[in-house]
Amino acid sequence: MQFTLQATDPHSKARTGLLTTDHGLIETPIFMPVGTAGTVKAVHQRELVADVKAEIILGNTYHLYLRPGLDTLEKAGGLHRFNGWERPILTDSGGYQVYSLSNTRKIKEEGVTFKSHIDGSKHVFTPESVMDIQRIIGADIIMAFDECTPYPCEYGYARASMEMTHRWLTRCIDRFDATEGKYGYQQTLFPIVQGSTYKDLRQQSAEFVAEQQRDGNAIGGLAVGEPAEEMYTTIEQVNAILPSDKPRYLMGVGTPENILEAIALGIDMFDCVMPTRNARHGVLYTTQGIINIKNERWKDDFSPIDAELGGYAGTCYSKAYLRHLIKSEEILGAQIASLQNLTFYLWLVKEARQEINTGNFVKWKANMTKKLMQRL
Ligand SMILES: Nc1nc2c(CCc3ccccc3)c3nc[nH]c3cc2c(=O)[nH]1
Repeated sequence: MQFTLQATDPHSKARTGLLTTDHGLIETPIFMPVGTAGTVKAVHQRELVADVKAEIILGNTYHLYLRPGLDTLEKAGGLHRFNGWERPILTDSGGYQVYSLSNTRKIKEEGVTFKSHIDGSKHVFTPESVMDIQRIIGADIIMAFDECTPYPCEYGYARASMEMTHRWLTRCIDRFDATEGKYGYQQTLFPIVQGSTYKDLRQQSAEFVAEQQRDGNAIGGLAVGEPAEEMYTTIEQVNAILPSDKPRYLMGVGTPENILEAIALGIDMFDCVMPTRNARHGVLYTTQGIINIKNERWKDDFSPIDAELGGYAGTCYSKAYLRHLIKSEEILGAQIASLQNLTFYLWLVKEARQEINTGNFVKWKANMTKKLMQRL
């Protein structure tokens, strides 16, 4: 995998770049729609390409391992063949999902034992096993097996957790570098910086991760309930240590405002469940601001959802009709709202790329943030 820097903003740490994988190009900064169980919920692949103009989507090792399972995925020739997404895919390693989904998990040096949230069956994830699992899934970018340190937590716990994540990273690298891709194309492994919100631990973790000299690096342990200011301070500190010629992936972030702020701090890759999760509850991100479509005020508003954004989602139906669909819990409501939010998020990062390339990003960010975060 190759990362080429294009423009760097003279007034901030923002930069644009090109990430090349065996499944195609990714322009950065980029937003990566989350496709947990091998599908971006309520959105067709065709729409992801044609309307959202998504360049890379995410999958989840935890979910895919439990369902449809490795046997089916391997017989299909990997996730790209199984779900028909021929562009790049990134999978998370499963640690975070075990932490957030399975309430019966035990963390030991060897790995994490847990019970499936689907049928209660017992399983074990180790650094080695999740490397083997991600080899079978076949994502172009795979994540190291880490512990996403809960927030808040004591210094002692944060340090022990970080140190175990570092030992697990070494085991991941040994296993990954000792095995091959199964389907004839290259995969790459990104390590993840932890250390909670402790300055000295974040410094140690960023240095340890940078030393591994991998194709890209991720910042974990954020978007777990910490105040935005703490997130920004941590990003600034870690990005000063991570190599500038490799992509930086901020896991789980965030609102449009968080994303623009993190781009200014030098982040290149983002993922977040908010666009699709909020869509299903009727919270729409539009070029005019945030709309809660269930609100009475849209009952007889027959204007398009987002005329300025355009595209299918922005112009296909009226606000009144989408409000009706969401209130009636019609599947089409979730589909249209998800399409709108993802189209908006990809539009936002495309605009950011253009402003960085023209050196106008900081001014544009200030105006855009004010406009985007207003609730209509
Ligand atoms: N491995 C890992 N994942 C995280 C995610 C999931 C991102 C993800 C990747 C791919 C698919 C879905 C989700 C986080 N989401 C919010 N905060 C997060 C922190 C971490 C973290 O520290 N480590």
